[in-house]
Amino acid sequence: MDASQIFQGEPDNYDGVTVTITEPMDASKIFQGEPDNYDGVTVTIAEPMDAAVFTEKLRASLSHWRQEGKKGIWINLPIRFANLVEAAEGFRYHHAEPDYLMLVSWIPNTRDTIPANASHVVGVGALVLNKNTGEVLVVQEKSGYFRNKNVWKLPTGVVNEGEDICDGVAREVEEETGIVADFVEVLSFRQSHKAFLNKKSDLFFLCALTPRSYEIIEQKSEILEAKWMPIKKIRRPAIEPEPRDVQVHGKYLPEEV
Ligand SMILES: NC(=O)c1ccc[n+]([C@@H]2O[C@H](COP(=O)([O-])OP(=O)(O)OC[C@H]3O[C@@H](n4cnc5c(N)ncnc54)[C@H](O)[C@@H]3O)[C@@H](O)[C@H]2O)c1
Repeated sequence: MDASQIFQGEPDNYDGVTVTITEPMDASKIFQGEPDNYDGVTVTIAEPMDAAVFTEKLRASLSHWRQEGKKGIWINLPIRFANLVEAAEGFRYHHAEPDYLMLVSWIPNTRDTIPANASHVVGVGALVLNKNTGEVLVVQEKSGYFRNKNVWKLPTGVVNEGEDICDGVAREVEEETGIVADFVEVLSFRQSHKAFLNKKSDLFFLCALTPRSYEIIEQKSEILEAKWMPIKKIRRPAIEPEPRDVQVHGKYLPEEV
């Protein structure tokens, strides 16, 4: 065995060995990570690596981090290094983004407190009311639950990452119908589960908006038709709200009769 590859220790009278670390660990043999506020470390893999070398360096790093009292160890793995997933012993997936996969391992013998990956998508619905004419902006969608059902509904959409709800709802209205509208207030919200990929929950915010323009230009890819509908024609919700839903949500889903 190459003596330089193992620690040299002092034997004692009880078949034990004491190793005294006298020099700083060779930094090239362990991963250098970014500390976080929860005694964790995030390592971002920037260079291609042989899987066996990766595993060996990770083992040495884990031993070092254990001695330092570190807890959550995160590995940010750009998609081009996905070959290293299997080599990351003891790690699990945390989440994936278009350009990287995040692996994580909780290394102490205490309860794992790593927060779950994002659990909800945030949806918005727009009640765009023209107070002068008493009309509401409604659409028919080309895809989704209401495809081919001849149902008129309020414009809806999903808020982008980092986008405020008030901006997202105005953007969706303009994208789908060409109508420029100003956000006024949130009328209600509701939470539903298993809404996306039969897994993620959905927080849906119904918002009131005031139109600034009135000429409709439909987004051809998603919207079959859009129009201004007299609010008096909105008789009943197309979908009855669930008992636990905030009732206003259902009240404003229009269906022309
Ligand atoms: N659409 C409705 O009738 C309706 C009714 C009530 C509430 N909502 C709420 O409105 C919010 C947004 O819903 P939405 O229906 O407008 O948006 P959505 O989530 O159905 O879709 C948003 C966009 O993503 C696309 N999309 C979604 N899933 C897809 C998939 N599997 N493959 C390809 N493209 C996909 C859609 O075509 C659309 O462009 C949610 O919170 C929802 O609960 C929607």
